[in-house]
Amino acid sequence: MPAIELRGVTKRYGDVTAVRDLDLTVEEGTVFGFLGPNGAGKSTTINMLLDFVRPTDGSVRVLSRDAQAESVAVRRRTGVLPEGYDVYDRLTGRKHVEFAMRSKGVEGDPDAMLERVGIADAAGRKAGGYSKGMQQRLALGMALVGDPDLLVLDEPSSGLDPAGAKEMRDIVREEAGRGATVFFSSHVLGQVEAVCDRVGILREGELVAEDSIAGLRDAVGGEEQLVVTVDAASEDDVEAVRALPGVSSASTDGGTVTVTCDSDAKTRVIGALEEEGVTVKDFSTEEASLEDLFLHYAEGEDVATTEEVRA
Ligand SMILES: Nc1ncnc2c1ncn2[C@@H]1O[C@H](COP(=O)(O)OP(=O)(O)OP(=O)(O)O)[C@@H](O)[C@H]1O
Repeated sequence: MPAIELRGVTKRYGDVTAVRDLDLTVEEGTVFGFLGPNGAGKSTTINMLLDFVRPTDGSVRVLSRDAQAESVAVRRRTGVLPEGYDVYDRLTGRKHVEFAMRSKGVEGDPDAMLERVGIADAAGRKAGGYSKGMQQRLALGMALVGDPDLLVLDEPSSGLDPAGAKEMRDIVREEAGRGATVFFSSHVLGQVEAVCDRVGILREGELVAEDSIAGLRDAVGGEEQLVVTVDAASEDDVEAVRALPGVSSASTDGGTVTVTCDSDAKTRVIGALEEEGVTVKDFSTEEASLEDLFLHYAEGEDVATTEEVRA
């Protein structure tokens, strides 16, 4: 059964179309990563799930209920970590969780929840004095109150250090393990790759891809990045590589040649470099990274090499 179902959803703000004719289904128990560059429409979509924003057109169903007509029932079964959650400065972390428990009508031990999100030591401190990462952990703890059927996390890893991001991923997995659906938006691609069953990529309000990570990789054509260590390579040598069939890009810094190509083009690349008189010392290959995939879909670019992405 779908936990989230959007059909033909459009949201316009004046002249700006934030979301355009969006169809999206997220099955129950899935960890779904909602990716897209800034301004793609991720928060607008999330806000429509929660009835904070109403669609201009189309229908939104959440947990088999109409997101508008039955928004109270939806929110009762949904845990939300909003983007940039503002804590109540003068309330302690414990009070925040107590408040979340009261509003959800559930009993529980606030300290146990704070323990789970790694800030038990700060339970009695005012949240205004928490670091950004601690505030984010607190907001996550509040979202987890009452074992929601759906967790909606808007940029959950923002402000978290690598250990915090890892803990957040573990929690997401635990929640999925007990049957919850997790829908989270991010532009931190590693987060999504590590934790999601499926991803949807939004660009300018439209869903441009929706698949498993492996499926997205296949769709890009299973290209690989080949890094060849050489004695010295010139732009002419690289030009010869670019001309080969199955090669989509190639670049060099003199000592290495970085090539994005089909996996069966690798020997041709090495051969072409040797023919150009270049001494090949070593080479290694990597699958196209999620970052490459993301750029391919989200920015509408060709799959670039990681080196080019960094440059
Ligand atoms: N309340 C609003 N009024 C007018 N325009 C808005 C409003 N909210 C969002 N928009 C516009 O809708 C588009 C989508 O914004 P949205 O916040 O949904 O993107 P996002 O993918 O969540 O971006 P980010 O990653 O930066 O949070 C943007 O062009 C934004 O300027």
